[in-house]
Amino acid sequence: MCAVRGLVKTYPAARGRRGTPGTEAVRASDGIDLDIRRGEIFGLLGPNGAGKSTLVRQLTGLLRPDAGRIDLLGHDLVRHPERAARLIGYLGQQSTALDELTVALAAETTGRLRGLPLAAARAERDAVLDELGLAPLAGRPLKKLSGGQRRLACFAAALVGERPVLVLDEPTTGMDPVARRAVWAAVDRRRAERGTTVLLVTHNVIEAETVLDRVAVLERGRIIACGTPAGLKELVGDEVRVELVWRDAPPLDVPEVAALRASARETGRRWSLRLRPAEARAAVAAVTGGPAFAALDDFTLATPSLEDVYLALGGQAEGAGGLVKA
Ligand SMILES: Nc1ncnc2c1ncn2[C@@H]1O[C@H](COP(=O)(O)OP(=O)(O)OP(=O)(O)O)[C@@H](O)[C@H]1O
Repeated sequence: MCAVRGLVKTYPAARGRRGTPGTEAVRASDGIDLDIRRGEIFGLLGPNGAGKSTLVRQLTGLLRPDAGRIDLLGHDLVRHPERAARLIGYLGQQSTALDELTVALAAETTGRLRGLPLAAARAERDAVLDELGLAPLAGRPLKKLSGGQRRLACFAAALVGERPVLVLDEPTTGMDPVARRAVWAAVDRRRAERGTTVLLVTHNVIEAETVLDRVAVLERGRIIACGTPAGLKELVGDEVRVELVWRDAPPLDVPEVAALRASARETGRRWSLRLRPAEARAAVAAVTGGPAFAALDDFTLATPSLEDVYLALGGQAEGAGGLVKA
């Protein structure tokens, strides 16, 4: 369905001007191989600057790779980047030329640009705006909407004039929970009813976990892991996640607590630890049985999430090629 082979893209170095320092060349795609199957929701995860948007812009024909192949539904998109527009509904990170239009006209215009006759474009427009709860905002120009509303309107436009592939770069940025749910439901419905293939770029690992069939983790232009969410979770083994929330400062005078700190990720009063089951039991016994208990506000034990995988892989990007799973 979509095969990427040996994709390389380097942004050239820029010389500094008027006292500002120059920038070094960045190899934003560093030999990427990827296969996306028909009808799956495929997630692309990775930290800021990992090269997700660069990869997506090459897949959508907006950026020319230095080397490598991209085949989408039998089309060679490196040789014929203009064909991408006929195959892919793309929601990029930046807002678009649609900003001057009303929500309704943005959706209708997208449908017309994609070759729908007027009546069909209007019918699809109305259906999509209803589906996403945007009908009350239909007459409002995009530039007069809030950030989350505008994003939802751009998503709506991307759905009109159906394409076999949807590429969504951080679609839910800035959206409230109701809008987010509407986006995931719309994505899921298109996959279930029309077999649409979806490539989803996201930072929001927890949110994405529920909708993704497979995931690739990108770092510094390379894919360091690829598999189903369940398969990737096996990579962090049988580790258990322990979350401790302290009422105030952690009681570091308790030796067991002081010892745990070394392996804890601290966020304010919260400590997150990934431990072997026996270690987790010992940690919970130590903090709930002894003098530390008075200082404890809350604790949870959980099996690893995709976020744990992401964090675990992120820390060992160098030479982690062996982690790639089919
Ligand atoms: N036009 C450009 N010119 C030079 N360097 C660029 C350009 N666009 C991106 N880069 C660099 O290429 C690397 C990959 O950037 P990219 O935008 O693809 O990352 P990303 O994974 O999408 O990040 P984010 O999650 O922040 O959107 C980064 O180091 C970035 O600084």
